[in-house]
Amino acid sequence: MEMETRCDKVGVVETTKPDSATCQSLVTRLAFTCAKRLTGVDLESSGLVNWTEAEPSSVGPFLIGVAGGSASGKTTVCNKIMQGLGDRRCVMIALDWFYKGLEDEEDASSYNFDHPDSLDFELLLLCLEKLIRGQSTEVPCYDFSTHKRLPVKRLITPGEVVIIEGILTFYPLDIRNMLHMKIFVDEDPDTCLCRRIRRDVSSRGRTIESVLSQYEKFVKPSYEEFIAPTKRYADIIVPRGAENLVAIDLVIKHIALKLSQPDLRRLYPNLVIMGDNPQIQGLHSVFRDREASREDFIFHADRLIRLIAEEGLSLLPFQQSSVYTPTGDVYHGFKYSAELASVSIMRGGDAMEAGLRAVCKNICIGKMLIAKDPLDPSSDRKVIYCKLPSELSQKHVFLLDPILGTGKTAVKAVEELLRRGCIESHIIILSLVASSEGVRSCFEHFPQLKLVTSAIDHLHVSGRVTPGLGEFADRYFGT
Ligand SMILES: Nc1ncnc2c1ncn2[C@@H]1O[C@H](COP(=O)(O)OP(=O)(O)O)[C@@H](O)[C@H]1O
Ligand SMILES: Nc1ccn([C@@H]2O[C@H](COP(=O)(O)O)[C@@H](O)[C@H]2O)c(=O)n1
Ligand SMILES: [Mg+2]
Repeated sequence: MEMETRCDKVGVVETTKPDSATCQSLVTRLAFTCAKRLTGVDLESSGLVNWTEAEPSSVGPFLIGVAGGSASGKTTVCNKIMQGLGDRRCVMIALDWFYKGLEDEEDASSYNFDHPDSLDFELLLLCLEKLIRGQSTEVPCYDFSTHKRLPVKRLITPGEVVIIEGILTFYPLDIRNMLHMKIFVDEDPDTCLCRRIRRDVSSRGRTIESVLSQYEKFVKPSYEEFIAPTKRYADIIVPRGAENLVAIDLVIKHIALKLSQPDLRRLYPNLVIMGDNPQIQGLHSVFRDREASREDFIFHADRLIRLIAEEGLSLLPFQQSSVYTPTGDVYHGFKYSAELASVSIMRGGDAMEAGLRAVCKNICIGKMLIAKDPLDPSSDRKVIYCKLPSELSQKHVFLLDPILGTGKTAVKAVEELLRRGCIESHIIILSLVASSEGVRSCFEHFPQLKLVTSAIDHLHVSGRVTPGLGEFADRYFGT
């Protein structure tokens, strides 16, 4: 009888082209040296091998979570996704490897392996954090026939895509929040049970009777209590598991698209960066120039703010609308279906108001002043002044913050908006320039808000955005 030890079944998919981290590893260096000794050919300088030592991805891997009932087809679906990603470096982690396992005195027939407490989520989190940082990690190996961890570990090297699959993948909030895509495999329970009986008898050392009694006592009730409720967190629900080739194809195409985006948009779907064209870069070239006159600065900043505001407007909900044209024909189009308001984070946000009003004539604009205690520069930011439009819970809100640096001010402003009834997904931050650190901070605190910017800069250790454009409000108001 073949016993299943999950470590041997599921692991790292090695691709033909190593990623940069692997390329830089000592092992590869050793391989180059050996090859040179054996063949006399220096592969590194020969051009025969064109692995570039590119910087490791600054945005980290694309994290996919796959959940669903036992034997619904999660592992099979994941294998198909990995196959479809071809030579992308893809790593699969099974939640099953993280079972805590039984102590000698514990009896498997009275242990609930479908309860969240049976899994070591803390260890899983540590392993994922390492992979996110681009480091290798060791994972446990689990033996389903003895219900124990094996005394060996498996080394998982980082990948561009990391897939975590298991019945309770969406259960812990901290893991759920890390995922960039959540897939729930939804299969008919009878089909799952039939598959589970076959699999557990043939490869997990079980009898039909033990599978059935475990199913009745633990598997089914725990599915209903802990697993099924997590279906609502899924971005995609895949019925018929691995047979659903259309769904799998769509998932593969989405991942491929995300991997082709070499920036933060891969991780944060609600981030809009508009700077990829010469028109916008042309505007930046004027107002970022320290020699620009105040008149030029204002003119070009206002032009850019209008474009950013238009982009923000395109994120609002629309509804169908028809009008009669002067020819008496009907034109079927759209109109906004949301009420809009705006809030400026003083003082920089004030300087965005003229540009915003040029595209949203009568928009109601509130104000917020957020600052640290001047006597204690290490203190947290506080809301010093706040005057907001009424009925925020009914409105979509543009939050104006021209330069998003650390993101702390914007985060505080969003906290205040939420406290005043605003809905997270209805907040759209408009920024001329945002630092990658500020973007991460905003989305880590509030994954559902939207952020439109025309460029991504970096945060200097001094806390200033670089290359930046100086003090926006001072340059705009001439102060
Ligand atoms: N579409 C399918 N048709 C037939 N058998 C399947 C299908 N999907 C999965 N299986 C089989 O069912 C069993 C459970 O599938 P698996 O992918 O391991 O489920 P899970 O990871 O959700 O527990 C395995 O033996 C697998 O080969
Ligand atoms: N010692 C164990 C550990 C887990 N199980 C069952 O495995 C199921 C999860 O694995 P899938 O591949 O089916 O998702 C889960 O339902 C546990 O009941 C076990 O039987 N013995
Ligand atoms: Mg599985």
